[in-house]
Amino acid sequence: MAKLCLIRHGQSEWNLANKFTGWVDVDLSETGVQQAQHAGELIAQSGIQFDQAYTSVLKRAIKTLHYALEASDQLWIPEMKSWRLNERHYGDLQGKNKEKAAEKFGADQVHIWRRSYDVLPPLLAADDEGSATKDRRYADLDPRAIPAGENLKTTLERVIPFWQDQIAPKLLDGKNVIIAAHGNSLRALTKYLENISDADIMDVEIATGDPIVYDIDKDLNVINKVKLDEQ
Ligand SMILES: O=C(O)[C@H](O)COP(=O)(O)O
Repeated sequence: MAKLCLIRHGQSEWNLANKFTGWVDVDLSETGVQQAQHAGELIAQSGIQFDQAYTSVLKRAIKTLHYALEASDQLWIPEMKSWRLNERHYGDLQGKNKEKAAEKFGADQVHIWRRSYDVLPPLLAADDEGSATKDRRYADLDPRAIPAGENLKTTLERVIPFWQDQIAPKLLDGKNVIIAAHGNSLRALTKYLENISDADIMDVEIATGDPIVYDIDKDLNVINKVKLDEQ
C-alpha cells in the first residue's frame, strides 16, 4: 500500500484577478501562501511521510510544494519537476479576464472551453510574444510537443506518460508520493485514476491548497480517498 497526495497550488495572483493563466508563470497570492502552509499543517497532522515529490515547472506549484513540505518538516525529500504536470495551456485565452471573456464570447462558450473534455480553446499564434517556444525552460523539448492551447484530453495525454514512467513505479515500490500541480493537470490525473467518464469529468473541480490523499494498492487501484481539509 502506498499513499498518493495530490495538491493544487494555493490561490495565485491571477486566480485572484480571475484571469486565465495556463502556462503563464504567475506567483502565489498572499492567500495562496497561507493555503499552502495550511496544507502542510494538515499533512503534518495526518502523519503522512513522503518519499518523493513531483511538481510542474511553474512557480505557483513549486512554491506550494515547498511551503507544504516546510510546514510538515519534509522539505528534504527528493523532488522532480516536469512540464508534463503544468496547468493545461489556455491558448489565446491566457491573460484574459474570465468574466470579460464570458461577456464577449458568451458564458456557455467559456464554460465549454473551461470544462469540456475535448474542445480546444482559441490557439496562441506561433509568433505570439507569450509562446512557450520562446521560453528557456522548454528549450530541450521537441518544439512539436509545445502546445499552442490544450483541452483536458490533450493535457491528459501528456500527463499520463509521466505518471507511467516516473510516478507509478514509485507507488508500486510502496513509496509515498506528493504531487503539487494545477487544477486541470490534476483533473486529468483524477480522471485517469478514478476512471471518470468524459461527461462526468466536466463537473469535477479541484480546490486550491486542499490535499487529497489516496491509498493505492499493489495493482495501482485506488482503495480510499480523503480530503485532508475535511478530516
Ligand atoms: O489556468 C487557469 O486559469 C486556472 O489555473 C484554472 O482555470 P480553470 O478553472 O478555468 O480551469
